[in-house]
Amino acid sequence: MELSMIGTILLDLSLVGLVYAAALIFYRLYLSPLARFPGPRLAAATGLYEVYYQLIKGGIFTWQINRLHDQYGPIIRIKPDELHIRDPDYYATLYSGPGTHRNKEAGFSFIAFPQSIFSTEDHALHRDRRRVLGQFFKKNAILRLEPAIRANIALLEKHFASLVDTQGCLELHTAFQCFTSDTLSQYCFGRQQGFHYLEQPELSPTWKLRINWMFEFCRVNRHLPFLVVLARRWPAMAQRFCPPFAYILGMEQDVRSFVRHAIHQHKTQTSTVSASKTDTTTTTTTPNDPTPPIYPSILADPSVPPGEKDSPRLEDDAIFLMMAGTDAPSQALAITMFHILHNAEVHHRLKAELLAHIPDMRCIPALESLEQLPFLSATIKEGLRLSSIVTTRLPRIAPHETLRYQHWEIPAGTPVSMSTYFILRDPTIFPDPTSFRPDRWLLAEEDALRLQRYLVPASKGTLGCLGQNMNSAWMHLVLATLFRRYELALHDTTAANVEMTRDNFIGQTAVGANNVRVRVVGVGN
Ligand code: HEM
Repeated sequence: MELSMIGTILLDLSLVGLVYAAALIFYRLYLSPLARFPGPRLAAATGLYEVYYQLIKGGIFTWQINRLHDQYGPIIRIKPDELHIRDPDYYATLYSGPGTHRNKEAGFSFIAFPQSIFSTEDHALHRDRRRVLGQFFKKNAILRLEPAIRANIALLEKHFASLVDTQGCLELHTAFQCFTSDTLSQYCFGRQQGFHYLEQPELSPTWKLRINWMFEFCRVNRHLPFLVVLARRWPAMAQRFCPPFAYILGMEQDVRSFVRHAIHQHKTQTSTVSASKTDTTTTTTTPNDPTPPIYPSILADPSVPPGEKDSPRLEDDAIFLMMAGTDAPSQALAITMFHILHNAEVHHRLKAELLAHIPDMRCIPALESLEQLPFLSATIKEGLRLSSIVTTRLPRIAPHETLRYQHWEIPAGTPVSMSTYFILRDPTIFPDPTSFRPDRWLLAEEDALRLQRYLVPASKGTLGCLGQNMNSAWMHLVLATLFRRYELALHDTTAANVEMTRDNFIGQTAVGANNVRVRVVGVGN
C-alpha cells in the first residue's frame, strides 16, 4: 500500500473519531437524561475529569467531589453517567436493605478478582454468595471464634511485652496487619494453614507492604484496566518495570495456594471417605469443630453448587476477603490507638474504666462483657468514625426504580453514589468533626440510636460490609488487652501520620506516612 493511501486512511479514521467524540459530548451535555443535573460541564462531558484527579493529582477526586457539592448543591453529576449525593439522610434510601433491588457498578468492582463476592454484580448471585459467606461472620460465629482471636492477641502481645522499658518502638499498622492477616487466614483455611506472621521473632512488614501496594494499584487499575491484563500475562516483565508488583503477586500466590490446598484436601477426604467410611484422619474440618474454617466448610457444603466451588472462583473470593478483612480493620485499630494516645483525657478515662472493670489484668473478660463497657465502646465508635477508612464513593444502581431526591427524579439504571467519608465528618451531625470525642456517643438510648444511623464507615444494606462483627470483636479485645496491660506512648508520630490525603479506594496518608509508632513505657497493675 502506498504511503499516501495509508495517510488518507489515517486521516479519515481521525475525522470519524473526532466527529464521534463531538457527537458523544453533544449528547452528554444536551440530550442525556442526566443533562439537567447540576455539576461542572467538563465532568458531564468526559470521564477524564475523574481520571485527572485520580491519576494526575494522585487520588483526590473524593475531596474534589466535596468541593463541587459546596458549589453546586447536594446532588451533582460527577461523570457523564453518574450522580453523587451529599445528604446523610438519603444514605438509607440508596444503600437499602432487603426488599429493594440495588446493583453494584462494574467500574467499582476489583477488576482483577471478578469472581469474588465484592465483584458480583448480579443481584441474585450476589445474594446466594452472601448467604454462604455471611454465615461465618454472624455474631454467634464470631463468639465461637473468640478463643482463636485471643490466642493471636497473646502472640501479638509478646511483641509489646518484649519492648517494656526499652527504647524500642513498634509500628502499629505493621503489628495489626500481622494480627488480622494471621487471624483471618487461619479462619479461612484452618489454623495449621494460613499465615503465621505473629510467630516470627520480629513483626514482619510483608502483609502491610503487600496490601498497601495492592490498593495503590487499585487506583490505577480502575482507570487503566489493561495494565492488569498485561501484568498477569507477563509477570516477570511487570516486576522488572514495576518492582512493587512483586508484592501483589506474592500475596495472590500465597492465597491461591491456600485455596488449592483446601481443594486438594477436600478431594482426598472425599475419596478416603468413600473408600473407607471410618477413616477420616485427613479431614480439614471435623464435625465437632466449633469454628470450622471457611473455605473447607464451603467445599464440604452440599447445598453450595459445584460451580461455586471451583478453584478460580474461590481464589478470587479469598483474595478479596483477605484484602477487605485485613487492611481496613488494622488501619482502624492503629488510627484509633493514635487518637487515644494523642488525647490525654481520653487515654486516662479509658484506662480508668478498664481498671475498674478488670481488677486482675491477667483475666480479660469475655467479649460480650467488654461490649458493655460504655467508654470503651464509645471510643471504638469514635475511632471508626474519625478513621473513616473507606474514602471511595460506592455507586449503587436501582435497575427498575426511579429514585427520588428532593424534586429530582433519577432515571432507573443510573449509577448514584455517596461518600461515607463526608457523612462521618458532617459538622451538622458530628459537631467539631475532626476532634476525637468519644463523649459524643455517650447519650440516652434514643439519641444514641439516632446518631448511630450515621455511623456508616462500612456502608449499609444488602451489599454492605460482611465483617463488622469480626471487626468489633477485634477492636474490643485488642484495645482492652493492650490498654489494660501496658502503658503506651506515641513515639515520633503526629496527626500527619493518620491523615487521609489520597483515595486508593481505602484512604491513604501521604506516601510513606502511614506509620504509628508506640513505645511501651510500662506494664499495668
Ligand atoms: C474497619 C473495618 C472495616 C471497614 C471500614 C469495612 C468497610 C467495607 C466497605 C465500605 C465495604 C463495601 C460495601 C459496599 O459495597 O457497600 C466492605 C465490604 C466487605 N467487607 Fe468490610 N470493612 C471492614 C472490615 C471487614 C472485615 C473485618 C471483614 C472480614 C473479615 C470484611 C469483609 C468484607 C466483605 C466480605 C465485603 C464484601 C461484601 C459484599 O460485597 O457483599 N470487612 N467493607
